[in-house]
Amino acid sequence: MAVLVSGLVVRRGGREILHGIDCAVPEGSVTGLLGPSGCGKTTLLRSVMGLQRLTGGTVTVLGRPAGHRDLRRSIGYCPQTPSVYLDLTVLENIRYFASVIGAPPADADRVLDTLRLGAHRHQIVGSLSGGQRSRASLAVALLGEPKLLVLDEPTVGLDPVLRLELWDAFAEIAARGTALLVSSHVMDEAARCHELLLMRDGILLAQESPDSLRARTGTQDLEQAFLRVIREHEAQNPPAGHTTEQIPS
Ligand SMILES: Nc1ncnc2c1ncn2[C@@H]1O[C@H](COP(=O)(O)OP(=O)(O)OP(=O)(O)O)[C@@H](O)[C@H]1O
Repeated sequence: MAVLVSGLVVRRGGREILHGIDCAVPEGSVTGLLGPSGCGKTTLLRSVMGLQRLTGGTVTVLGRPAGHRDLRRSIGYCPQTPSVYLDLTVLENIRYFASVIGAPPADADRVLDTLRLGAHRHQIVGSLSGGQRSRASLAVALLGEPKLLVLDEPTVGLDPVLRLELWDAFAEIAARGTALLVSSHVMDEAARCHELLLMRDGILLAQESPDSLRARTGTQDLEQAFLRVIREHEAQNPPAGHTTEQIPS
């Protein structure tokens, strides 16, 4: 397993955000982290990256504790806010980050190609569209062919064609052996994943493949399947002192 999370509890701002998460991210596949806004996806990804103080539990990444300095060159991370220099061109950014992690110079062309950014290589990042800027950030995360790629909502703000292209690129990257952990709140992207982590309110409701989720919930529609998993969970764990929230069928 590329990532193993066990009993993860995280508090932020005096509030418990993750309530004891157990999950795993297999190598050479795309694992989708799905759940509504505010359910704790970014907090879980930050924990995998070693950027989050853990209140309890463990996070093991490529056999080492999350955040270990040996992991720096083996993991690519793309946070929600593009993390590239606005006053440099796309190529200058890529060359700079390639030198920081010791990636070979030829890697620049590979990542520009993967993200269809060749035509913009000499454009200042500050003048790119939002979607292009996200892709520039993603290109940096792909440098050095990391063993694990952690991507926080990478397709937000992208048009449907680019979204499809990006998911094709994720499949290609996984086929070369990289583990991808990709968060999204768009259920139609779930179908492109090999494995799904379904989250709600800081709890992991399920980890399984899209096919297994469809079979178990008796629906082909993954959005409906997710709603059925939520209903099932709520039926088994009614909130103390509250009536069960009505989830539309
Ligand atoms: N620094 C912080 N201090 C206190 N609470 C925080 C902090 N950062 C996030 N939170 C809270 O933690 C919860 C989970 O946030 P998180 O960003 O992990 O969710 P998310 O699922 O990634 O949401 P989104 O899809 O909107 O990005 C939210 O209720 C949020 O308000």
